[in-house]
Amino acid sequence: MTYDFDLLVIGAGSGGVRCARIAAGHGARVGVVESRHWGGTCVNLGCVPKKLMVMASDYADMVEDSHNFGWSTSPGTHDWATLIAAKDREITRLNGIYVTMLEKAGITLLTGHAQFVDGHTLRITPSPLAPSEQPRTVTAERIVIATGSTPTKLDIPGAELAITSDQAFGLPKRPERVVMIGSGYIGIEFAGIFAGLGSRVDLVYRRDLPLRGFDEDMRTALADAIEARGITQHRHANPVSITQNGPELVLTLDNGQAITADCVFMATGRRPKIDALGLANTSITTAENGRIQVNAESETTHRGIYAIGDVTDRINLTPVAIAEGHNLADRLYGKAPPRQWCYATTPKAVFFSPPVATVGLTEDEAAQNGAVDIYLTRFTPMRYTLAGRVRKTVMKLVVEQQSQKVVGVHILGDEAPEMLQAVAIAITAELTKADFDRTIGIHPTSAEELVTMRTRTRETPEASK
Ligand SMILES: Cc1cc2nc3c(=O)[nH]c(=O)nc-3n(C[C@H](O)[C@H](O)[C@H](O)COP(=O)(O)OP(=O)(O)OC[C@H]3O[C@@H](n4cnc5c(N)ncnc54)[C@H](O)[C@@H]3O)c2cc1C
Ligand SMILES: NC(=O)c1ccc[n+]([C@@H]2O[C@H](COP(=O)([O-])OP(=O)(O)OC[C@H]3O[C@@H](n4cnc5c(N)ncnc54)[C@H](O)[C@@H]3O)[C@@H](O)[C@H]2O)c1
Repeated sequence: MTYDFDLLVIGAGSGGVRCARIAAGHGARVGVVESRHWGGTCVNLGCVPKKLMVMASDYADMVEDSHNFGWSTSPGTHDWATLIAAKDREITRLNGIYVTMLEKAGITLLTGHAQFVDGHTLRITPSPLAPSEQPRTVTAERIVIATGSTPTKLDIPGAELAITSDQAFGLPKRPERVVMIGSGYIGIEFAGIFAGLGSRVDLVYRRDLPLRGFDEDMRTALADAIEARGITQHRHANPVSITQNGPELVLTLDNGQAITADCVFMATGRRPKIDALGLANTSITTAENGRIQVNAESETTHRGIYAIGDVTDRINLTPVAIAEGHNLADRLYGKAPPRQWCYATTPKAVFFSPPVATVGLTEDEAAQNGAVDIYLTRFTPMRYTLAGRVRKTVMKLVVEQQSQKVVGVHILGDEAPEMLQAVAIAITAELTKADFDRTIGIHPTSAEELVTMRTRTRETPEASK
């Protein structure tokens, strides 16, 4: 049987684009189908526009802080429309780069919504990216599902009045009062963005601390930083309903409190995007939340069909989707051994101001394997001592006591993600506390604390199992 393509990739996001480019580089005949936006979530409705907005939200504090450095700057006003237009221009530029890059790699670009007809055939129908395109059918020897994920909303009365991150990037004006539901990545990042741009922000979450799953000391430090940024935290609170009251929205909580706002933002997680994908025409199985089940080789339960990135709900980050796509293409079409990554030491960052960044095990996770030594430092960075701003940096090393390997590093503070990228190499290489200690610092920086924490803060015994 001859197919139109060796490989068809559904979804031109982080994972799909990398997989297609590497496969084409190995000589495969590749097609990519995209229904909405070239570059996927990260470029259009995720990492990139989010980071630009975080940057925008930092300027007000910088202006204030400049005074003690001798500048006679005065606080200006922020124009939301200017920011959104500039951000949109940048994203349009990136969309163009993605298209050119794929075309230059010799990949066929197919616009429309893809749906399985059978294990080798896709039906492509008109979609927002190509509303007037004619439906067509294409075949391939192998197919990769890289369709990403989509925001979910809580099932409460009035949920339709709330926005998710998809809408947040294109609001016609900045809401003066925002209620953020959820204290995961998106909730924390957008609470910081709106607060920095001048909105009153109420952050509602279920537990006693934000960012479940992160190290407890970081969660505590983040809660303090959220307060220092002027955000009101409503802990142990569950939303019950949203009602429209004239131009305002009212969010009612299960503790009886009602919060009035101009915008209710639900940042309560995402689910794999398998809508109208025609999976029933294959033997692919899905698990909880609709995630496509794959083996360690990213192959689904249907031979010859693979899935990578958020749709598999493993580690839902852009660099991981890219790594999975690259590794898969190498394995399917490469001649040399495939490029491998160490997923266990995937560094993570939450771009609040100040950001949190982390790699390896939390203290609690590490203590499951044996006793750990903890090195913890809290200090005010040089910039803020002069500026007179309350903005602490917190750094923590988690060291396995027996081997003295540094198994976790956690930082809350300016430039934490930039520092952590390099530290992640040390953790992947399984370096010890002695290796950190014999490394000379860079002075004066915050990062030098990573190699100068000499005195153990505490010893944590092995957790009882
Ligand atoms: C607000 C936000 C901020 C984020 N910030 C970060 C960050 O700072 N750092 C980080 O590492 N990660 C971040 N992420 C996560 C990151 O965006 C995702 O992990 C990453 O985009 C996943 O890549 P993917 O290839 O799996 O899917 P996506 O990038 O989502 O790409 C999937 C593509 O498939 C297309 N598609 C879906 N179904 C079909 C179909 N049937 N036919 C044709 N095309 C289809 C979609 O239109 C989309 O373009 C963020 C996510 C969000 C929402
Ligand atoms: N900087 C980054 O790398 C970055 C940024 C944004 C998103 N992402 C990725 O996107 C994913 C999705 O982000 P997210 O923030 O939507 O998800 P998340 O899983 O990080 O956080 C979801 C939040 O919603 C809360 N929640 C869930 N169900 C709830 C309920 N029934 N009632 C009340 N609260 C509820 C959770 O407790 C949590 O606080 C992240 O997990 C991450 O993988 C990464």
